[in-house]
Amino acid sequence: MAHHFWKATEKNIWSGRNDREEGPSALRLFQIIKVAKNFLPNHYLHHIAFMGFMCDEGVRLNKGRVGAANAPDILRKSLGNLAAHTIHQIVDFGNILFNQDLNTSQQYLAQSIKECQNLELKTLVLGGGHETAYGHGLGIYQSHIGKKIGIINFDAHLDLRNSSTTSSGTPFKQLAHFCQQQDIEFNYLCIGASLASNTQSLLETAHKLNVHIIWDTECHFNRLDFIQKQLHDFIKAVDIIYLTIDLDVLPLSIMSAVSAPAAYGVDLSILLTLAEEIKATNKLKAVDFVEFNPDLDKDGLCARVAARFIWQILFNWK
Ligand SMILES: N=CN[C@@H](CCC(=O)O)C(=O)O
Ligand SMILES: [Mn+2]
Ligand SMILES: [Mn+2]
Repeated sequence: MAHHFWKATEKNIWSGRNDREEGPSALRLFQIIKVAKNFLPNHYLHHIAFMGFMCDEGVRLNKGRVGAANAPDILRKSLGNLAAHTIHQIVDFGNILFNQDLNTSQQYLAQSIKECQNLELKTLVLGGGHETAYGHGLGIYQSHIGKKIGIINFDAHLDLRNSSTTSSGTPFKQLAHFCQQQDIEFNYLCIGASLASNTQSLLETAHKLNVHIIWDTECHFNRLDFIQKQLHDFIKAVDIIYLTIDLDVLPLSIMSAVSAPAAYGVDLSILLTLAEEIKATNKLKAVDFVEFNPDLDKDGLCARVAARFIWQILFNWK
């Protein structure tokens, strides 16, 4: 891959407490992850491919608070010390870089994702702003031709802006446009959207595109049956799931380090319950975590929350 759009992860990024003297079951993620020096997915069949997208140009163009470009290494550092348990076969394929032009960077991400997905590697991308989802999603569509793809977005925002400028507010509009051009179904479920943070114009776009929405105010355990029914109906109708997690879906009390924090938000416990149900269908092939901004993180607390969320996806992901 062109070196001005890609760099390997530095070896010292993955570190943690060494409990090896307690035996082989005392391993942590930093001890099981393989750090690739080159992007060669065919050397890592059956692995989960980890990748960073060091880009917040979309956040800047969306008038947001930049800083998410530096999230991937900070999240790796928070993840490294977490217990490995049964997690194994993860390869870190380094970072796709933003270089002058957002669309070109997204195309590089898409191409890398396509190569991994073609070889049946699952992909886990650390953003970056939510512009990550256009590159990640495009690669998935380009790899799985003829299959029905469902996008599930945990997010306070629909990200369906009708703007001529590509940004962190447009990824699902761009993917819908791609589907239209290819004459394929656009299946999109947004969980945790806030009515107060999405204008009528966005709702109209969502309606036209037949987008399914479960509002933040509906995301409570006393309504779990209602949420699960909609989730299962959505999943039943598709072959492959791409789960994109905008960390601003969490309440700002635990996730303030994002461009647009959510005053209401959805509790981590509900999101993890839903994520487990999605994993249990064996249709989940791709996940990303976006919008984390380390510049806004006091004492690294939000990085810990994000890392726990990522860990929970990795654990027993089949
Ligand atoms: N990635 C999306 N971000 C939100 C930002 C909203 C805000 O700045 O308040 C959006 O475009 O809707
Ligand atoms: Mn978003
Ligand atoms: Mn959001």
